[in-house]
Order: sequence, then C-alpha cells, then structure tokens
Amino acid sequence: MRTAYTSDQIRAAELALMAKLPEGTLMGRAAAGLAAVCAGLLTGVRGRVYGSHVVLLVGSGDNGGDALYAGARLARRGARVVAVLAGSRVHEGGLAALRAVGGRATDLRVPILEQARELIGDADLVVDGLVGIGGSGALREPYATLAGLTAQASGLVVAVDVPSGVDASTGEVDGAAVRAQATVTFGAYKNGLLIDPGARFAGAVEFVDIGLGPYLPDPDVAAPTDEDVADLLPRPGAESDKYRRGVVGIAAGSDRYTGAAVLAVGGAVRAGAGMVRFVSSAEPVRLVRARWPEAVTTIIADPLGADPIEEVGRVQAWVLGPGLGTGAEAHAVARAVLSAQVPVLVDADGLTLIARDRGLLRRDGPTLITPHAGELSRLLGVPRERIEARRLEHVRRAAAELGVTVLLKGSTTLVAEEDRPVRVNTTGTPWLATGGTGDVLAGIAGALLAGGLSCYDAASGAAYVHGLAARLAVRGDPAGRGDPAGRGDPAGRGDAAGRAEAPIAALDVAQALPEALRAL
Ligand SMILES: NC(=O)C1=CN([C@@H]2O[C@H](COP(=O)(O)OP(=O)(O)OC[C@H]3O[C@@H](n4cnc5c(N)ncnc54)[C@H](OP(=O)(O)O)[C@@H]3O)[C@@H](O)[C@H]2O)[C@@H](O)CC1
Ligand SMILES: [K+]
Repeated sequence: MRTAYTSDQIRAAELALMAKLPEGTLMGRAAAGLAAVCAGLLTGVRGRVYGSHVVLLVGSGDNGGDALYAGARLARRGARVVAVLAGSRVHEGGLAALRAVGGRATDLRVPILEQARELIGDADLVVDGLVGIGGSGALREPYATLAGLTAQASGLVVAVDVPSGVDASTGEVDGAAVRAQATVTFGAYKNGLLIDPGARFAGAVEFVDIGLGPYLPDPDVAAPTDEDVADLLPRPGAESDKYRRGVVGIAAGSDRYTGAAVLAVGGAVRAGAGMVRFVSSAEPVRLVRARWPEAVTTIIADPLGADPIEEVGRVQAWVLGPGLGTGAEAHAVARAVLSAQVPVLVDADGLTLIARDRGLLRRDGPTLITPHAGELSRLLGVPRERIEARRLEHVRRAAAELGVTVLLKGSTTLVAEEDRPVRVNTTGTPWLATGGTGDVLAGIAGALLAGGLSCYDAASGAAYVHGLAARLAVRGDPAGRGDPAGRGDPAGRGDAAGRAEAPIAALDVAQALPEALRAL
C-alpha cells in the first residue's frame, strides 16, 4: 500500500525525527536526493550535468533551502546555477552554500519577474522551491506569476516536495500552480501528489527516504498496489462452486435504456462472479441473454407488486441502478432490492432515486454508492465544480453524511468509508471517460461484493482492475502499464514508452478484464 499524509502529519513526524538528529541533517538528506534526481534527468536529456543551465525558484522557507542546497550540488558538478530569490526572506545557509561553489542569485535591484522570464525560457532545468508543505491558500505574487512562467519553460521542470500551488494535504489547486514533469518528495507521499487536480501537476513522483518512516502515524490516504489488490481478490479453491464464489444480483436496465444492463452484467461475468442473476423488464433481459448466456435472467412481472424481485432466488450482493430509470416502477424495484440484508451497490439511476428519497438508505445491510461528481452533487446539494476541485473533502463528507461506503469516480477515483484512510486509485486512463465504463465498474464491484469482500475492498479492488483493463484495452500493453508515473498521459497522447493509444468502448474494458486479472 502506498500511504500518503497531510502536511500536519508530516510536520509532526519530522519534528520527532529532527529532535534526534544534528541540525540540518534532514535538509541535507532531502537536498542530496533532490540533486541526484535532477542530475539523472539532466544526464538523460543532455548526456551530462556539466554545462547545463539550472534555474532555482526559491521561496522564503525550507522548500527554498532544499532547492539551494541541491543547486549547490549541481553547481559542484559543473552546472551553471542561478537562484531566483522570490521571497522576502531566503534560507541563508542554502544561499551561502550555492555561492560558495560559484552559483549566482538574481540581482535584487532589477524586477524579479523580468529576470525570471528570460532565465526560465533558457534553462535546461527549472527547480521549483517556492513553497512546499508550508504553503497555504492560493499562491501570492510574485510566486503565482513565477509558477505560471514555468509553463513556458522549454527545459525540464522539477518540483521540490510538492508542486507550488498544490495543497499538499488535499490536492486542491486554487489559482496558479507549477506543472512539473517530476516531483521529488521527501519522507512520505503527500495526499496532494495522489489526488487530482494536484496529482496532474506533479508528474512522475520520485520518493526520497529521509528516515521518517518510524515516526509516521496511520495514513490519511492509501493507494493500493498490484500486490495489495492481488491479495484481496477472491480466488476459487478446490472446494469452490458457483454459490460459494458468489452470486451477484443485478437490477438494471429498462425498455428505454438497455445498454447499461448488458455492460454491468459483462463486468460481473468477466470479473469472476460465481453466477449472475439479472432481473429487469423484457427487452433488457432479451439483450442480456443474447450477449451473456452465462447470466440467469428474470423478467419482473409486476414492478409495483408486493415484492417485485421475489422470483429471483438467493444472491449474496446486489448491483442496483444502471439504466434502471427513475420512475415509480424503478423506485419500487430499488426499495425491494435495498430491503435485502446483503450488500447493495447503488449506481447511476439508483443514485437519482436515493437523492430523491434518502429513506431508501435506511437499511440493514452494507451499502456502497458509486457516483461521479455530478451524481454526488445531487446527493449532497453541492455544485459539481466544487466537488471536482475538492474531491477528498467531498468523498469523506458523503461517507459521513450518508453512512455508506462511497466510490467517487473521476480522474482520480477515491473510496471513502468512515474511520478508514481514503483509498485512491492509481490505475486508469483518460480514455475511460466514455459512456458505459461506469456500468462495467459497477458489475465488477458487485462480483467482488458477492465474493465476500467488504464494500471498501470491493470498491477499491474493482476500481483498480477496471483501470488496468482499460489501459490494456487502450494500449494493447500486455502488462497494462509502461508509464513510470503509474498514470495515463493526461493529454491522452500515449504513455511514456511512446506506445500509441486508441479510444475504447466500455465493452472493450469488460473484455480486457481477464487479462488484467492475469497480469496482477
Ligand atoms: N521540516 C523538515 O524537517 C524538512 C523540511 N523540508 C522542506 O521544508 C519544506 C517546508 O518548509 P517550511 O515549513 O519552511 O515551509 P515552505 O513550504 O518552504 O513554505 C513556507 C513559506 O512559504 C510562504 N507561503 C506560504 N503560503 C504561500 C502562498 N500561498 N503564497 C506565497 N507564499 C506562501 C510563506 O512565506 P511568508 O509569507 O512567511 O513570507 C512561508 O514562510 C518542505 O516542503 C520540504 O521541502 C526538507 O528539507 C526535509 C526536512
Ligand atoms: K515546491
């Protein structure tokens, strides 16, 4: 599990560790790690460090100090290093170290932005040491303009600890921020490096161990890895039969919306459900039977009757909602499904129904909801843009207010449950933003719930394999990866290895699931 922390958590751990070490030790470790990463990148691009132009953007705190000491190390290897002193103060020790090895600082008599514009444009490497975990709120001037100027850099941009302008604790970006190709982070991951929009600004994250590990508390956020997900996925044993592997019921589709049902059933079948029981009206049942003969289907004879799902037989978990519709009949089906005591996943139209009738959530079994920002907006009465900008805050709020497990879909999918670290999904690709992929995800998570996983594990496991399958489908990449940042290219142009990407349809994701599961 890759764990991440808030600024306050990191600071407390640093204080405890610092108390045991001579002054300056931690900054020394941080700067050495930062310089090593920068040297490696420069060597990769130019063949050597010697003679390269390096510009340090230096704020008034220790983040600037790290940049200065790292700059001194690069200057010792022959780089031409200039520090842009942007703050009212500067880390004196760092500046002295840089000057001692021939590094320069900007002339304080000439307007800083004038000098910076030219320097940044010509640099092989810009090191962003404006603010780190001490930053709060939108960047003030001149930092904001300097951060904006890095977008015009023709060379590499490397952020120190966290890109300036990204809130390290939340990933929120309020105004200008540095967009880095790489971020060198010290001691532990910060939440903002994993959660969008901040994560998009960080580029590839390089971790430098400064010995903080034993002093860190329980994490605030955690990102499962291949091994974590492989460990939690149910695997059939010799004793398994279809019932023990888990029967998932899917109540989805309507005569008007049939595709969502086919996709949700596909997700469940391909993710390894022991059996899928599909229940709906006649037309979706006909189409599901045609596409997935594995599913056992039931046509609801009387949606408004006493128990519309009475005929369905035993299931260990339900998926409710994709394409279900939002009328009186859909509401009656939702009420019947939610009155079962097994885990229920609520998605799509099911979310519209519970937004209108919160009483549906008062139930005995565990509930997992899987909204995107728009659906969560209706559930919480908060504008969609606000949710997109503050994903961590709102996924937690939804879990607390609704008393359910929440999977918030989007560019970084988050899973929240009260009193647990928020799980962040690191697989996926921007190509997943296409109709129907959410229905496949619901089917996968339903299969995992029926297989006995908790809502928390089923949601994060499903998001992970769904994202891996999507990458496979997009790239034809047998390992489903090939991207050092572990993320798709935000511009959707291709991964770091230059493999071409192609658009995918939701069914492609379902079809790629077995290969994704094999790759784990
Ligand atoms: N502690 C450790 O053991 C280690 C810490 N390490 C490093 O220290 C970093 C933390 O250093 P830090 O605490 O000095 O804060 P930092 O991030 O440099 O920024 C503080 C200054 O920024 C300013 N400022 C704030 N918000 C702003 C805004 N919106 N817009 C503009 N300015 C803003 C504010 O300036 P002021 O307003 O006071 O002039 C404030 O003084 C950490 O990220 C890591 O890199 C490593 O060396 C490893 C060991
Ligand atoms: K920074």
